[in-house]
Amino acid sequence: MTDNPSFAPKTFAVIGAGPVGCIVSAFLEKGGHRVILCDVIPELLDPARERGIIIEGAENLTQKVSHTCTSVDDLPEYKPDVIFVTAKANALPLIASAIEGFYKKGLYVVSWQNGIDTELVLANSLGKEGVMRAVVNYGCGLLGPAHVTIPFHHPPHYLQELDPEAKFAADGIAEALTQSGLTTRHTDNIVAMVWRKGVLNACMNPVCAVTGLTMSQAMNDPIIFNIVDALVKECVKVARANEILLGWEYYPNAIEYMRTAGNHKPSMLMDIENGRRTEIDYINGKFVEYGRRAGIETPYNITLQSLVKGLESRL
Ligand SMILES: NC(=O)C1=CN([C@@H]2O[C@H](COP(=O)(O)OP(=O)(O)OC[C@H]3O[C@@H](n4cnc5c(N)ncnc54)[C@H](OP(=O)(O)O)[C@@H]3O)[C@@H](O)[C@H]2O)C=CC1
Ligand SMILES: CC(C)(CO)C(=O)C(=O)O
Repeated sequence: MTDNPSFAPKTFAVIGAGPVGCIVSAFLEKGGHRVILCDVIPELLDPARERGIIIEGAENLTQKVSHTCTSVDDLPEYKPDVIFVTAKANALPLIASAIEGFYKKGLYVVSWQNGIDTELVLANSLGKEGVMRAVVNYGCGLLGPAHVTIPFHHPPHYLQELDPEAKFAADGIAEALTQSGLTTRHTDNIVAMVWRKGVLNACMNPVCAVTGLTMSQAMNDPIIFNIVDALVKECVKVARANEILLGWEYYPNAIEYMRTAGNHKPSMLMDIENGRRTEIDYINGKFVEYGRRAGIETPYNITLQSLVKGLESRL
């Protein structure tokens, strides 16, 4: 006999039918769960339900999802056990307030996104009890609606609850993902992991968004590489000043990760190419904000943030 609660979620809602949400949806459904994929763009949803989500590259599978819907307000009728938020961070305040409309104890909401402090936006509306944060370790893009390319997949992914009382639920969600093929580990160190990924995003996403280069093109251009290198060093300084432990080998590992990512277009470049606003405030904007708090100057992050804002102002 054990008093430890366990959690075996069966029904998952996924908000955002971009490449990241399509991957989570396809794997979870293939793993025997019921998935409701939600997006404001209906054209992204029909093929996910009718033909199936196609994933090509480091992973290869085709999988239909059980249900789709075009509004977060429709989700309660499906009684999801868990909601994955896989939209851009800048969409979070609206999504959080929509979930707040039907949120109740026992529902878990996972920020399966990039960006620093995204989980706090959810917790601000929903409270800490049901909110979790993940770090996603794949790169992907859409070739067409529900048609995903995944040039690299470096599992495990990581997950942590904000409220220690909900650890059993985080374990259950990590287990559901893992047995579905998206190996995910529980961690007690999600903030440092979010920052580790955040530094990579702060270096690659705006540089590629501004230049139009893929990750490997940016890393192989000696002039652009100097900017990436200066950004990594500036972000590491901000992390240290805020007592975020990135780890001993962080710098060489970060450079290696970016060098070997291949011809991936970071999601921010895709946003600019598709005329959409970006997550810049949750990425470089956070290094500027945390730099200021700790008295660290962040000229590279400020410059990149301003350039991306300049691109957004043309929309
Ligand atoms: N692409 C990548 O390689 C990786 C991305 N990530 C992160 O994962 C997250 C998702 O990325 P990605 O899949 O590329 O994002 P996309 O922007 O391609 O997809 C998100 C989708 O969510 C939709 N959406 C926005 N608001 C809502 C809403 N209120 N209700 C329902 N749907 C909504 C968007 O519509 P609309 O466009 O109209 O806003 C869009 O179709 C981001 O944080 C990203 O940084 C993490 C790892 C890798
Ligand atoms: C580029 C990558 C894979 C890592 O920085 C990413 O997370 C994104 O495209 O947003």
